[in-house]
Amino acid sequence: MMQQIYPQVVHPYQFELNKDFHFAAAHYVPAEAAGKCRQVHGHTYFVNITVAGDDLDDTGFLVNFSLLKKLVHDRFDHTLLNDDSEQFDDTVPSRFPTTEVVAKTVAELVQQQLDTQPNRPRCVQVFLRETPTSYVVYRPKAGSL
Ligand SMILES: Nc1nc2c(c(=O)[nH]1)N=C([C@H](O)[C@H](O)COP(=O)(O)OP(=O)(O)OP(=O)(O)O)CN2
Ligand SMILES: [Zn+2]
Repeated sequence: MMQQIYPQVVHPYQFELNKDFHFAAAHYVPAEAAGKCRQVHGHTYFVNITVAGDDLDDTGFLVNFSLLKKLVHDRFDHTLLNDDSEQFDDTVPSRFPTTEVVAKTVAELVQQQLDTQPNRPRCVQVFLRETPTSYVVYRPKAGSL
């Protein structure tokens, strides 16, 4: 079910890994233009995280696959995203929990973790599917996270 082909990201690194997982969460988009999405509703979000780098850690990993899932799944699964005031803000459009903003947030959380590793891998893409027909791809600009 998660074995789908994702968009490819161009990067200069020798290694690339991808981790798929999903989480269930509720949200609402607090803007008139969001229409029915202004009401609280839920999704099963499907996530694909792409990490790249030239150097491996002492275990021969770029980053442990399970760590990537834990970081995001443990934080957002079975939550109301709007309640996470560290990441989202109902008064600032660029921080509403839209698919775009959630994808960017996932990339930032992942990169913060990667920055603690001596081999310094990069999160180069986050693919976030909100519904069977809607998804966002977020690609951090080099050096932006
Ligand atoms: N650019 C964005 N547009 C919309 C977002 C968003 O995050 N970014 N979100 C929503 C809603 O939250 C909704 O969950 C998804 O909307 P939509 O794809 O329209 O959902 P449907 O299941 O109704 O889609 P159909 O393909 O028409 O069945 C809305 N827009
Ligand atoms: Zn929604």
